[in-house]
Amino acid sequence: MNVSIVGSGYVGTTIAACFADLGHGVVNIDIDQSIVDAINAGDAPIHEEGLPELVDAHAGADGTGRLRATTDYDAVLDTDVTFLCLPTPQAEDGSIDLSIMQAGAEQLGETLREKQDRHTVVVKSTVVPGTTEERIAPLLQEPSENEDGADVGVGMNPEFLREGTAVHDFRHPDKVVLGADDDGTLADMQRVFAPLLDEHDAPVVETDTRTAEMTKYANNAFLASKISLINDLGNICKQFGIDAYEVADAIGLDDRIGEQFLRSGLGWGGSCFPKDTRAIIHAAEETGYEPPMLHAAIEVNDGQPERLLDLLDEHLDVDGKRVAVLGLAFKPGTDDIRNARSIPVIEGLQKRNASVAAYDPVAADEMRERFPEIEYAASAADALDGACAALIVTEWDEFSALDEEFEAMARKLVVDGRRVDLPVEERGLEYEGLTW
Ligand SMILES: NC(=O)C1=CN([C@@H]2O[C@H](COP(=O)(O)OP(=O)(O)OC[C@H]3O[C@@H](n4cnc5c(N)ncnc54)[C@H](O)[C@@H]3O)[C@@H](O)[C@H]2O)C=CC1
Ligand SMILES: O=C(O)[C@H]1O[C@H](OP(=O)(O)OP(=O)(O)OC[C@H]2O[C@@H](n3ccc(=O)[nH]c3=O)[C@H](O)[C@@H]2O)[C@H](O)[C@@H](O)[C@@H]1O
Repeated sequence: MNVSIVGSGYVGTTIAACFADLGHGVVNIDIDQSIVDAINAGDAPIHEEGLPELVDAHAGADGTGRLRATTDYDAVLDTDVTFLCLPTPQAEDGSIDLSIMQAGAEQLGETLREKQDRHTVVVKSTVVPGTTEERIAPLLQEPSENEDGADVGVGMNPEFLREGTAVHDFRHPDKVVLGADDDGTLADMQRVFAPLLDEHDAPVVETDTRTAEMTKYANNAFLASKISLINDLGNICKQFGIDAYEVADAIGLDDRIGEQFLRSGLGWGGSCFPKDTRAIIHAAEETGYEPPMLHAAIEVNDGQPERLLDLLDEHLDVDGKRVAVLGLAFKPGTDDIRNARSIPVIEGLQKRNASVAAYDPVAADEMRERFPEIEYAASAADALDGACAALIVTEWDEFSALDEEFEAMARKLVVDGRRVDLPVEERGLEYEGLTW
């Protein structure tokens, strides 16, 4: 099939490269010329494991030619199905901001007036229940209906990939959710996913668009709440001097709880859990329901960075002292710093008048725009050199290899928010874990 993908960010680029790899002809449409140029040159515009190889294999000079990118929406006219992978950020009041989605849908709807044969548009972005049917479908369908043009079907297919493992997650989904309100749309969605499901047999949930939309929020809200619950319990463990990781390992053995997403510490950041929990709370409130569990999940999460700094305060007054911050990305494997826990940690250190020396293997350039005034060290060793304390904020693998580098610290104090394996005894570190 020929597939077009509007929006070529973390989701759009990943699914484009993966669909091309599955044999579809794919075109990425983005307003950002530098992203378009990168893809057409065979380069991945974002840092994701496995993505450079796929983009090069399909869009590069010697590639299959099944992947290309453009800024021109007319490219959709040569395709059968379009995925909308546009951002759905958080508005000031916490609600979902649909302006980018609506602008994209409007332009797509206008373009589809020219289409002679049936077209299916699939909303991939995370949107609150009712959005596809009430806010997006009319923008796509009405221009063609007014012109007596071709049928435009509109479906919803939430995405569950994680940054850092996006390619793997797309290729090995736990489930594929196909939300459609008519048979033609469902059939087109089934055709697009058939090669993936031939390769990897995953359960397929066929439902309506509203249920598909809610499934995505429920998935993210559940995972975010699971982490907040283990953090709440982890904070209790710390009060009692108990290791929360030992407790998590034990409760994870219960199949009803499961071992994943029980890593306690600094909590969740990223582009989705924070905005999606707030968006679904806001959408629920508009219907007259206040969800207390989700409010509590956010409250626990917001408190973790300050708990890390409180632990640091117990050992050291950092006023005027050099403090190393190891890890800036919201999780390892990505250069994404959106809502990273490093941000409130750095803000807290600045409030205490510490001199911050930050290091991240890939996310420093991104963070420089947010905090131009702090020092960005070229390596973890450079950040530790002369520091009176180090805070572990992101669990990059290379931090577990740190050893003699600690000897260059002015005081070998480490407060760990992510449970990294460190040579505590061997190097005589003063060591505090956030929940252990
Ligand atoms: N990042 C993630 O891991 C996941 C994100 N999602 C959801 O997917 C959606 C997209 O998220 P990301 O890929 O992270 O966003 P992103 O911000 O990385 O990428 C969005 C892209 O859309 C482009 N764009 C903006 N306006 C445009 C327009 N009018 N026409 C064409 N392109 C335009 C931007 O230049 C950018 O490249 C969001 O709803 C998000 O909640 C869902 C699952 C995972
Ligand atoms: O909607 C989305 O964008 C995506 O959001 C999350 O994916 P992502 O944010 O990329 O990364 P996660 O691995 O879920 O981590 C999110 C945050 O939770 C934290 N986390 C995760 C797991 C854990 O046990 N403890 C913990 O603190 C991570 O450090 C990170 O800050 C979901 O896991 C994806 O299924 C979903 O598609």
